[in-house]
Amino acid sequence: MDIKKLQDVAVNASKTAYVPYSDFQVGAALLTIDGKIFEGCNIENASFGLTNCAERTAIFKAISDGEEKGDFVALAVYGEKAVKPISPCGACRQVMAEFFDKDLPVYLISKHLEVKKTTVEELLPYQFDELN
Ligand SMILES: O=c1ccn([C@H]2C[C@H](O)[C@@H](CO)O2)c(=O)[nH]1
Ligand SMILES: [Zn+2]
Repeated sequence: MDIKKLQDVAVNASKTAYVPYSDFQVGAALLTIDGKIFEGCNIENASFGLTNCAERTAIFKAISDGEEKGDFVALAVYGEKAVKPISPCGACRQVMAEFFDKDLPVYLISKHLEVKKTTVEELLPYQFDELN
């Protein structure tokens, strides 16, 4: 899969973000081994801590739809107002670590479509995992 396609889906996914507090739209596109793409946007809340980021929305939609740990091959995240490639929060890094292989490519994308390619392992080194 072309990263450009995944980027386009992430940009499009940001458009449904619910962001009355930050006005910072984020979109995520999660590619599975079968070629399906799950989209996610950030969904904020008056109680700020309840906000769900775009990355977790996409991951939870995929798991809820029957995808399993290890079924994922790439993630793209786009920040509509991100001056530099967007950087996932700690909660999202931990959720990525739960479901993604350590070397899964994560493409972080700025508003100007600057792309930084990283991995789950780079985003969350020395991760907590009680199963291992
Ligand atoms: O990687 C990120 C970083 C931030 N946000 C959201 C959380 C909040 O709604 C807004 C501002 O932080 O952007 C995401 O969805 N993903
Ligand atoms: Zn997050």
